[in-house]
Amino acid sequence: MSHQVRVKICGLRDPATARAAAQMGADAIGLVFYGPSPRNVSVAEAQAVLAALPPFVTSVGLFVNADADWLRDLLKVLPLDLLQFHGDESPEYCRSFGKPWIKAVRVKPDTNLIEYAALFHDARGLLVDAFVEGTPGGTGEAFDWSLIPKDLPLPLILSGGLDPVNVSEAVARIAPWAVDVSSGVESARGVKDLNKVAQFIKAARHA
Ligand SMILES: O=C(O)c1ccccc1N[C@@H]1O[C@H](COP(=O)(O)O)[C@@H](O)[C@H]1O
Repeated sequence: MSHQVRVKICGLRDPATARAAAQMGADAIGLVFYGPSPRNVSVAEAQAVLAALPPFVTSVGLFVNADADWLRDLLKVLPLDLLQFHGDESPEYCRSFGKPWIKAVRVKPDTNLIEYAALFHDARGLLVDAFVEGTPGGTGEAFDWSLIPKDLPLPLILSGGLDPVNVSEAVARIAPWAVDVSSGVESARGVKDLNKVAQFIKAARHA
């Protein structure tokens, strides 16, 4: 039996938008802790977002090569459900926080995703994103989905340049466990458009 694809809306920054995305059916929301990102949140902003979420919505913290001590301190004051590592983190680093985590891989033509899945075998899932030189993610760029093997031994989270128009084809072709979107549901960089969020969730679920 096929599952219903899960939808994560990433880069939320305020409680009202996060709650609205959850009410529209988002399964997970992402909080970006990466200074150079237009979606970066402070600890106080993240706490406000978490406090506004209805139950059974997964809160995901996104990190790019974050300092381990800083992250441990953050987790003492922010009850994130899941950690998303979007940089060059090692498996040892990822598992050292005692929290469920997923690992992002930025896919190039020669990337061996089966090897990544073996290396990060205790991740809850492998997130695949486009490789764009000089930017760790959130670029709005898609990549060649034929580079994704069919027999990946971890739940696959598809991301990179998804939007309300292409997500149904992506779900139909790849059958990922979940899809993750940031740029494709924005009106400007870092500003979520709730109409696009609603369209994205509907299109992902009716693929
Ligand atoms: O969203 C960001 O600003 C970001 C910054 C650094 C690393 C990852 C980031 N976002 C993640 O990137 C992918 C693809 O995003 P997009 O839909 O192509 O904009 C997604 O997993 C975001 O969570």
